[in-house]
Parts: sequence; C-alpha cells; structure tokens
Amino acid sequence: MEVKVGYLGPAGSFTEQAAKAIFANEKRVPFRTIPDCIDAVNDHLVDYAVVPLENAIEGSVNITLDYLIHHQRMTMTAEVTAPIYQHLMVRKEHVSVWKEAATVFSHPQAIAQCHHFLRNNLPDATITYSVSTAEAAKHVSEQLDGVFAAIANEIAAKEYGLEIVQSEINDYDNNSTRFIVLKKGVMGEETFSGLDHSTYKTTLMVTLPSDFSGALHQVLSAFAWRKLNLSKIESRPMKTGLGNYFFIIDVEMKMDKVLLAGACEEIKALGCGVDILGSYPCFEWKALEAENGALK
Ligand SMILES: O=C(O)C(=O)C[C@]1(C(=O)O)C=C[C@@H](O)C=C1
Repeated sequence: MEVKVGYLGPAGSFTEQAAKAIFANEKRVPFRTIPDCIDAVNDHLVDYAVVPLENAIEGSVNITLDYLIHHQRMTMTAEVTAPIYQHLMVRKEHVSVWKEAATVFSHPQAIAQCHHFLRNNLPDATITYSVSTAEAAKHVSEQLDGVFAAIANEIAAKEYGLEIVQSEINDYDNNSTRFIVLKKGVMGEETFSGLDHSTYKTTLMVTLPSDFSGALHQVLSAFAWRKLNLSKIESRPMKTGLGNYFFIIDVEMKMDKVLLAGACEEIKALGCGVDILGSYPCFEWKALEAENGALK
C-alpha cells in the first residue's frame, strides 16, 4: 500500500525539506496550512503529517501545538531537527533595487527570526504574513507591478525563479526548527526506512488541579528523583480563562513500563491530568543528509 505524507506546502517550504528527510521515497502531498495538514491525517487523505513544532529563535509554533491540543489529537511519532537559513529574495529585475521593496512577505515564524534585519535594512517596508515561506516566494514571483521581497530558503528561490539578494538574514546563528511527524491512532513502534536515530523523547501534556500550591514543583519532583532528563517544559493557555494553563513536558526517554510510567502515575496521584502525546525517535539532520544526500 502506498504511504502518503502531508506537509505544509507549497513546494520549497522548510517543512517539505523535513518531510523529504524522513520520507525520501514516499508520496508527499502539500497542504496550504498546518491545520489542513493535520486534518488530512484525520480524514485519511494521508497517513502522516509533517509540521513545524519549535524554532530555536522564536520558540514554539503555537498553531501546531494549539491545534493538536484543542482540535485534533494525533500521535507524535518522529522528530527531525533541521538547520534553518533564511534569505531575502526578489524577482530578477529587482536585484539592484531590493532596498525599495514596499512589502516583505513571509511566514510569521520566519519574519520573527529576522526582525533586526528587517528593522535595519527595510524599516519602511510593510510586513505581510504568508501561510509558509514557500507560499511567500511563490506570491512574490507572481507580482508584476512593484518591488516585493520574500523571506524563504534557497530551494524556494530556485523553485519560483527568484534571486537571493541577502543571505542568512536570521538574527541569530545556529537557527534550527524541530519538525514533528504525526499519525492517527495509538502509539506504536514506527520504522522509518532504516534511518538511525540519536535519541528518544516522550512528550506529555500535564494539567494541574486548581489552587494547589506547589503543584508544579511536585510534578517536576516526580521526574527529578527518578533522574529523568527533561528537554523542554512550556506552559500554554487552556483557553478557559486567564491563569489557566497546561504544560507540555518533553522527557528525554522512550516510554517504558517502569520509570516514566511510574512518574506519570505519581503525577496522576497528585490530581493532575497526564496525556502522552507521543514517544518517538529523534533524527539528526546530519545523519539524514548522509543517507539521503544534501538537503540544505
Ligand atoms: O514556512 C515554511 O517554509 C515552513 O515550513 C514553516 C516554518 C515554521 O512554521 O516554523 C518552518 C521553519 C521555519 O522556522 C519557518 C517557517
């Protein structure tokens, strides 16, 4: 049976590169938005969805996290972290006048990664958000009147015939984004065409009982005394009123029947809610490059 993989498109998005890295030989299907991608798995249009989850400069991709928690629960089944290089690009005839760009188009995450660059180099340009960086590049390539620019990657520049006029414009080096592979149904062992993974993570969603002093401290203690390493903890609004939050906790370990299961039981005994969003292998970009060819 043919495996289909949905990703945030169009062709040339960072998410497409991430999807290619894990699913080199599967059929990849672009979707317009992150929720569309996730819904496509629910509607059985595709078997997996690859969506961005967290960026090193801008933090969580809130739309992914919130859509997963509040609208469409899916199982996290793999992670790939990709280096991210943002470039400013224009139509070929505008290379010498890029500083006159009236509008810069890009995905909000990409704009946020380049705030200082934009402030220093294009202070008067209007910023217009696109559903993805590749969509921004496609849009600029279609504009015949006026000077416009997009922030996107090298592959998008090639795909839509744009010229890069300023490269690596992200405000901080070592920029990277964590992409997550989602599927419907229960957690299971997935095999990703024999790719080597470096670590395992388990992502938990924890809700605290109301008005319980020291609750978060006790939740963290359940991990601490078992010496379970956390790689991330983040609070997000429950959307039920100010002051109501849930916590996303990433534990650097595969779900097991003893340590992690014990920590979850202990947290539940405190009156907290615990949902396991996934337990998954984490792929390194370098290793994938070696297996699948250069992806930058
Ligand atoms: O717009 C794209 O190309 C995407 O794949 C989305 C996305 C994101 O939402 O984080 C992916 C990586 C970059 O950090 C910027 C944008």
